[in-house]
Amino acid sequence: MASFFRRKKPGSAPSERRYSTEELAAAFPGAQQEKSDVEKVESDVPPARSGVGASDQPSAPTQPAPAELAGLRERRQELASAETAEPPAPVRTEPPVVPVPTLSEPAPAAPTPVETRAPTAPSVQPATPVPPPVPPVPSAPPVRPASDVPRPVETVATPAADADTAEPAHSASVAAVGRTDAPAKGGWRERLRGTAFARTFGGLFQGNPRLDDDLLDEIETALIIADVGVTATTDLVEDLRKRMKAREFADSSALLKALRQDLVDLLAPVAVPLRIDAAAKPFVVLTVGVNGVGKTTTIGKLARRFKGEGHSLMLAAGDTFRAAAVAQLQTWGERNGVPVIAQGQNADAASVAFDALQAAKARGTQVLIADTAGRLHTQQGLMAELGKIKRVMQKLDPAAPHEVLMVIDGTTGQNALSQLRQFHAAVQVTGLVVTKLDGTAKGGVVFALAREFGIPIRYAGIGEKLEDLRVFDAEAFVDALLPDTLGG
Ligand SMILES: Nc1nc2c(ncn2[C@@H]2O[C@H](COP(=O)(O)OP(=O)(O)OP(=O)(O)O)[C@@H](O)[C@H]2O)c(=O)[nH]1
Repeated sequence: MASFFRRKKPGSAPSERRYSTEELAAAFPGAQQEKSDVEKVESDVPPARSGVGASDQPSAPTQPAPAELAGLRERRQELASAETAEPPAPVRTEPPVVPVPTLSEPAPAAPTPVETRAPTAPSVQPATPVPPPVPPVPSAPPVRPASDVPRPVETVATPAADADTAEPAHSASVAAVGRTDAPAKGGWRERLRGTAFARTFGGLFQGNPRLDDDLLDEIETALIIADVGVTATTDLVEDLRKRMKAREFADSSALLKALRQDLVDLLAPVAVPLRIDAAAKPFVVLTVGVNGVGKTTTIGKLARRFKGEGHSLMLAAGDTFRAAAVAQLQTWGERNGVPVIAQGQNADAASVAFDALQAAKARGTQVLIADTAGRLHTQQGLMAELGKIKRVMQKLDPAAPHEVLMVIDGTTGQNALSQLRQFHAAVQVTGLVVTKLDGTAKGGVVFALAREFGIPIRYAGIGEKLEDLRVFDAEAFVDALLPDTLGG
């Protein structure tokens, strides 16, 4: 519309005639809109400046009257307000104020589009609000059923798998055991190479010595030093002498082979492995022995072995004299998922054994291994206590304990014989474990024990680690003691 004013009117002199607003209004009545355009044109013109030079501006003759201007301004304001006014408020697309309830959360007070979107949580979310994480409560030891235990047991090692749940957890337990199930480092020979027996015989037969009485004398000395015992040694050497005189041996090597066979023959009758009687539930193993021979360590080794064989297991911390023994057993049990029944230090060992047997029976445990405090075979009172433990167990199972396993330190020497004699008199030992046959152990006592008692030697301890317990093998043992030339 502004172009209208720039358009030349036909026949009119250019720029000579200026029209007043009134004239224009008369010429174009009702052209209110055009008035606004006029105003726009006016606004395009810089306003008259006050001050220097302002008076130089000629007053525009075409200026509308004040009243007119007021009307125009009014109209302009209307139009301006119409232009700048926000468009009509659209229909609100905001979500309704009423929040959409979610399954897991309370309705939000001030929903936002995000909050009011359809819940993205899985539809299986619990209908009840999820409580905030609760700090873990120290877990109480598993409560054994009242029927299980006749009286409160002070401490029960928290097993990774209770006997009641042993089967589902068994694979994990076995897996845990399996970590220590790495092949034993070295065989018998490697472990026993350092024994006095092995070293002596190794030196004796180096360089193919002459076959004569001197050699037999040296063999006799070596056997006695190795703690084979005088009687057993004499028997062995005199037999060899007779055969040598009978020219049975072509050379010293043949005599060595004959000695090897005699030693194996001596041990073979006692190399009887322990068999778990599946009908006995539980099969009770009572471990006995003097102080420090390795009973508790052996129990850990045995437990590992039995678990590996798939037996469910329970331990009774019957060494109530040495506090560390209880903790030692409990730690082992916790690590390997084996329940340990304990009553703490100075508790009655017979009571612990009774509790454990009752619990094992109730749970259908296959093997129960009971520890006892080490005691000198000369301490009559303590030896009598072993008998009491046995009798108390027999109240629950007349056949218990099914194995009285005496642990003997292989370094003990001939004293082991009197130990076994006393323990056997007190609790009728049915099996032996000879420990510490590795390193500096003499080892020869095994022959003496075998010859004098004929009690099965179930296992040999050839190291401190859990895997260092071997089923006693007569040939492997003898071959580990004798020189490599025998090819053992
Ligand atoms: N070298 C070697 N050490 C062993 C063997 N068996 C056990 N030991 C160690 O002998 C020490 C005594 O073992 P424990 O199991 O505590 O003996 P314990 O008979 O339970 O002792 P008490 O409770 O005092 O009667 C520990 O240092 C064991 O590591 C073995 O076969 N070889």
